[in-house]
Amino acid sequence: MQNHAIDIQALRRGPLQDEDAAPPVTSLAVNQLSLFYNQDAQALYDINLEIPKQRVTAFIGPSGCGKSSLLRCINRMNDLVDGCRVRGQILLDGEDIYDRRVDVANLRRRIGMVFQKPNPFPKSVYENVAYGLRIQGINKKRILDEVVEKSLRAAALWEEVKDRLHESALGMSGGQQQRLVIARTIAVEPEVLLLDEPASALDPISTLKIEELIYELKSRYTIVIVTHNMQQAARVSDMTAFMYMGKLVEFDSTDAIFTNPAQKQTEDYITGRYG
Ligand SMILES: Nc1ncnc2c1ncn2[C@@H]1O[C@H](COP(=O)(O)OP(=O)(O)OP(=O)(O)O)[C@@H](O)[C@H]1O
Repeated sequence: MQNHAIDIQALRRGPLQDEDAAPPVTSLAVNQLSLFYNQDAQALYDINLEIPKQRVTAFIGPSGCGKSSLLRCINRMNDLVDGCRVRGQILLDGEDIYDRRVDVANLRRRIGMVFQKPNPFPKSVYENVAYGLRIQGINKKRILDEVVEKSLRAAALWEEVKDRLHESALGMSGGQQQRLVIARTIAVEPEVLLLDEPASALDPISTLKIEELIYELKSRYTIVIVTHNMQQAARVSDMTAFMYMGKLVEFDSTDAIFTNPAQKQTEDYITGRYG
């Protein structure tokens, strides 16, 4: 295909995955998922996709196509919206997350979420990261110290904040706050990280740091990212789902989506013809 808006080879950091890397294992299986915000307003139509473990999957598509709605289904955030109804299934490691017996608080610990606008608590850096453990009744200083340091290191923030752990998180830059929120999310050892436009409120340097962090974190987590930014999807993701008007148009490796899409709608979108 000619005339791409995006030169994927120039954007990618390296091969999609090591030649000898193990084949991907499914983390989340979305089966025939539909979502209704009220009786008539259907936002998602029969979505089917398999999200692999230890890979980054991006949801792309024009505004209003349902990317965030689909992301929010994955940790049942839509349960909090009045009148919202979901039909179909999402399996996490083979278990239906919509099963009546599922403990939703525990599910949201296993499937952490980071939003567009950094939302640290008005507490110290340390207490932000320790928060999820304290909720679980873990208050031993030695354990908390260890988890706080480990999580801040994993979020590539330790060096910047190790001397001000007990200062307010609200005094940090937006990019630092977003990495702190990621540290807070990974402190409780989730299996999946959902990122809803995590860098769209940040400057280019902070955005780059978040993208590098995503790249580092994928060896340990299943990562799903919603992004408006196609270059970002091409840079950070292994798999890309293109959505349009509540439907999944195409789901494939990011290389295939950006260099050889099967659907005309996908091609039109990635070449900038609409959206
Ligand atoms: N809480 C809600 N109540 C009612 N309708 C909603 C709600 N949230 C989203 N919608 C509708 O669902 C559809 C999909 O919205 P959604 O935010 O999931 O799309 P999106 O692709 O993430 O859009 P954007 O890129 O603009 O964030 C839209 O028509 C939107 O108006």
